[in-house]
Amino acid sequence: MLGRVNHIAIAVPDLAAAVASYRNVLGARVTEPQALPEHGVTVVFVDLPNTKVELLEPLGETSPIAAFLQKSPGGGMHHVCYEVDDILAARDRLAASGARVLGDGNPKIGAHGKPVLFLHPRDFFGTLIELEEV
Ligand SMILES: CC[C@H](C(=O)O)C(=O)SCCNC(=O)CCNC(=O)[C@H](O)C(C)(C)COP(=O)(O)OP(=O)(O)OC[C@H]1O[C@@H](n2cnc3c(N)ncnc32)[C@H](O)[C@@H]1OP(=O)(O)O
Ligand SMILES: [Co+2]
Repeated sequence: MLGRVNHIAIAVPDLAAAVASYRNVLGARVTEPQALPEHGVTVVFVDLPNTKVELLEPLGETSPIAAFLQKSPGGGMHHVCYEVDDILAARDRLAASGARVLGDGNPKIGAHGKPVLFLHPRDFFGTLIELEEV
């Protein structure tokens, strides 16, 4: 069911500082910030030869990463995003196996304009999983 790792996400308290660090210290190519109010985050992507790193900053009062940053104020690894061919088939298979699909269970459109879903970290060894249909 799982395809490639689409991205690894890191929650950060200050996106501009994180971008400067990835660009100037690590020498990476970083996209322009993209506000995603529906998801409560502003994101940039660090383009790497084999995958991407997504840097996430909270946006708005109900950001899903606010509680995460309260626990880890300096930032930290937030989720891994795997590609799937058919997100509805993946969702139904996961739900049948007892995994908790977050939200109302319906895919939302993510940062790449593709449908995404999230799976509860307690069901996957303490790691929040995002699925993206490609
Ligand atoms: C889609 C746009 C963009 C893209 O790539 O296209 C993005 O990736 S946006 C990313 C931000 N969106 C989300 O994270 C949506 C899914 N997240 C959620 O629904 C919540 O954040 C949730 C359910 C993971 C946690 O929310 P809750 O209010 O329940 O927070 P708690 O602090 O009570 O957490 C419960 C439990 O889970 C542990 N936890 C929370 N977040 C993470 C995490 N990122 N990785 C690992 N574990 C996490 C938390 O520590 C609690 O564990 P416990 O054992 O109870 O202490
Ligand atoms: Co993501």
